[in-house]
Amino acid sequence: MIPQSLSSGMSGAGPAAELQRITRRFGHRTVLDEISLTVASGELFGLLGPSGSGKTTLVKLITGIDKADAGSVRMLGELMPKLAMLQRFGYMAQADALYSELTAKENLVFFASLYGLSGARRNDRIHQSMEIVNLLDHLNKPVAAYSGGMKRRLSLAISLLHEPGLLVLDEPTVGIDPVLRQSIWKELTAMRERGTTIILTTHVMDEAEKCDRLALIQDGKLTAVDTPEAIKAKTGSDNLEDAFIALGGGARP
Ligand SMILES: Nc1ncnc2c1ncn2[C@@H]1O[C@H](COP(=O)(O)OP(=O)(O)OP(=O)(O)O)[C@@H](O)[C@H]1O
Repeated sequence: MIPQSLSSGMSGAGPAAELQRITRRFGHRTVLDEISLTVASGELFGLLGPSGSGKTTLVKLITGIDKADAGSVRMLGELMPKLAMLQRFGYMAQADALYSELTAKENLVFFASLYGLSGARRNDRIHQSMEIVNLLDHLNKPVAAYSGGMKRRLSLAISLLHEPGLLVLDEPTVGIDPVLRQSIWKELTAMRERGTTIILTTHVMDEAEKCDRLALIQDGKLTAVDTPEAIKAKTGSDNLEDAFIALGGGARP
């Protein structure tokens, strides 16, 4: 379990993320078109959209990994990108950023040092994070010997290391088997209950249902931002998949 302190610093705070008229172009192509969005502190917020709709690009702008061509992004009140913010959120990218020739533990020690963790606290956090993703038995294995799903879980453990009050997860459960997926979701829900803000992208409808609010993205535009229930009600749909299509989603997410 993650200690109570995970959510420290978030209570009573302003929005976790605020995007104002974000536009991102690659060459002549506008991938995100004037997106405005506010994620409240403590929300479990889902970004849902078909492949190529711009979810990862949006996540990269929120975390300051990429910079918008127009508009502004604030995270925890700070204008992004800002290097000092790195220690204040946990980020799990879609492509695992791991050193495959090192063991999982060596990877964790490396990232822990980036987050300023050392000594007993570092060791405790490594243990707790790896316990959550059920990889404790594989701590000393080289990452090169990990399966794709194990690498995803290790990436998730890394994002949890410094007990951030804000987690940004790009498709956290892709390639993870259903049993473990369920236990990871249980943990994410528990974190949210303790006040952690979680922003995640997903293709999976039952995961989207678990979010407090969803932003639906299609072709770089937001087609809806609301609770799953309200999105279904608005479109007269029984399920999110139908709602998504009713809102103009050509391809299924
Ligand atoms: N660095 C880049 N240079 C050029 N085009 C890019 C770049 N990054 C993303 N794109 C394009 O921007 C569009 C949105 O990509 P993005 O990865 O954000 O989509 P996505 O919704 O996350 O897709 P998926 O669900 O498949 O991960 C795609 O058409 C992609 O090819």
